[in-house]
Amino acid sequence: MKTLKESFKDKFLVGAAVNAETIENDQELLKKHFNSITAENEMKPMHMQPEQGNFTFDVADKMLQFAEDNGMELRGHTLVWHNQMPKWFFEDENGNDVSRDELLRRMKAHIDAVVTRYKGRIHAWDVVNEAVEDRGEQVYRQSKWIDIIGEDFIDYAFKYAHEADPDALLFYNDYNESHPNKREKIYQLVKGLLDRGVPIHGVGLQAHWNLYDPSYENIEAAIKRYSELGLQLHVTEMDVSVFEFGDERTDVKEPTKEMLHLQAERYERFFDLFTKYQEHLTSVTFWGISDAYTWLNDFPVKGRKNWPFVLDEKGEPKPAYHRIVK
Ligand SMILES: Oc1ccccc1CN[C@@H]1C=C[C@@H](O)[C@H](O)[C@H]1O
Repeated sequence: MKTLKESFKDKFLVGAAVNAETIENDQELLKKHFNSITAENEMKPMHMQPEQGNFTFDVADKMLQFAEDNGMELRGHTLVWHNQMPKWFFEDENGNDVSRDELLRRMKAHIDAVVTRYKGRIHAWDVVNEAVEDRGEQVYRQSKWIDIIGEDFIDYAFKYAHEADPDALLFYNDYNESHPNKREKIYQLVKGLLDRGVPIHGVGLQAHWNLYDPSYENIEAAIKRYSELGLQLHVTEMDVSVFEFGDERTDVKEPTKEMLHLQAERYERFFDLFTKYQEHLTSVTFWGISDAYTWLNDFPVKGRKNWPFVLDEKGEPKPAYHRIVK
């Protein structure tokens, strides 16, 4: 039976999110199925620079070394985000907001240190994550970044990353990317960056999907819309939850046959779409390796298990695997 990376080797990279535990314990499974990895948390600002000037690169170094030793790419995730930021980043010594110039200086110092360290080795970065507001007509999500710097914090993040590594592919990354309203706002944001000559090379579609949403039509419309920008597309954080968003039930202790069947149907259609648009879509990363661990075990319902991948808790193929590996 073909492995995941073998099945798509002439189409797009197949990646998995890893963490400090799985990079140690799941090496055989990673080497078998994947040719790209992403740090689930360990390359976010909170983990890379927990205190000002104190950079902790050891886990990221280990992940990159594993990737290089095994012929894998590593996607850098992420440089500028409103979440998992260390508190000090936005505050002066009195706990007040720093100035625009000081926050730009701190943003540049962080990006310079991190991107320069891995220059020529990390070929794609999620430079800015989730800057678009989900609801209504407002384009930009409220955050300390936009409050203190303004909407052009995004422009600066990409410019600083490009200066640090001119050869790295720079991505804007977001979720709910296939919902028509948010799709249009992401499109406008990225088009604006391009129109201003900001160095951006790709759009990351997180693809945190489920058995019921988004529709195939909306996914295809999003892939087509983003493709109009002439940029690379990466699916960056794929998982297919067995629960609809907002379903807070806690009685399901293992996936039902119906769930697994529907999940297999959905995965087959998703990968058929990815294959159809492979000239634009160059990488598909799962936000984990197997059902043994997923961030969805605690989100959005604390303590509830989920089974979102094509490999089961033992790392063995699920019905969905057999529908995408042909
Ligand atoms: O699906 C969502 C729903 C609400 C908020 C954020 C997200 C997705 N947000 C992602 C998920 C997990 C984190 O590890 C990633 O870094 C982040 O990009």
